Amino acid sequence: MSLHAPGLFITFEGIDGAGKSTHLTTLAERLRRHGREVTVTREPGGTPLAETLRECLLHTPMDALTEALLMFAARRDHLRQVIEPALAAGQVVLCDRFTDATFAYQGHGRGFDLAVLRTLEGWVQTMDGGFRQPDLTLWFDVSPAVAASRLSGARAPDKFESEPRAFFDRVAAGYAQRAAEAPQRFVRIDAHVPMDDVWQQVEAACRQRGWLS
Ligand SMILES: Nc1ncnc2c1ncn2[C@@H]1O[C@H](COP(=O)(O)OP(=O)(O)OP(=O)(O)O)[C@@H](O)[C@H]1O
Ligand SMILES: Cc1cn([C@H]2C[C@H](O)[C@@H](COP(=O)(O)O)O2)c(=O)[nH]c1=O
Repeated sequence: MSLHAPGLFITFEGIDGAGKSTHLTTLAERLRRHGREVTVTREPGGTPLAETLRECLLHTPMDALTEALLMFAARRDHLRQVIEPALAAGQVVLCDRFTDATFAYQGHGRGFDLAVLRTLEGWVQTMDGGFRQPDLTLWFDVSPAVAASRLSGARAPDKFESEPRAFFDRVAAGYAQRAAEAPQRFVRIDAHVPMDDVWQQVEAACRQRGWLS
């Protein structure tokens, strides 16, 4: 069963450097101009507790199970403190990464058991009376080589960004698999093209759903 709320839950996914944050900011501006109240948030993070966990997750070595459990612990707090209240108030929630990232990074990137992740997903996203999933997931699909070239020199790489190219090949394949499993929720955005062309695709996905005119 899925949960219905008056708001909209839109997630942004893709490997590091795909262009998610850039277009999330643009979409937030456009939706606000369109009269919507928008909450912009991110994972791991979005609450004081989850931001504390983010610091550990991005900078402290740990095994894959610990990493997956901390990702989901941060997510549970984020859902309860931020996402659900905003959706209940009729807001649009734009979230930079959500559970698809755990399947892509911990599942495919690290090789952690996907069945365990599915169990954790079921526990963590079960809220009062239903199962919370995004209404739309914009998947910014870009090759690891292009993504790396966009990030190079931009900032000191964190634990994930320091992984080798083969890790990101697996993560990218993980996103493709998640998208194939939920075609009604995912929209693939070709993120290789110039920013304006990427934005056109994001805008089209929202227009098709009547969320922008
Ligand atoms: N389509 C594009 N063409 C060229 N450069 C781009 C494009 N989209 C984003 N960029 C640039 O690439 C860099 C990374 O973009 P951005 O921070 O939006 O990616 P991200 O997916 O949010 O990355 P991360 O997950 O690491 O935070 C930025 O410097 C941004 O200006
Ligand atoms: C939610 C989530 C995130 N990650 C990784 C992916 C990124 O490398 C970092 C977050 O950094 P960003 O600059 O905010 O994109 O965390 C992950 O491995 N698993 C997850 O569930």
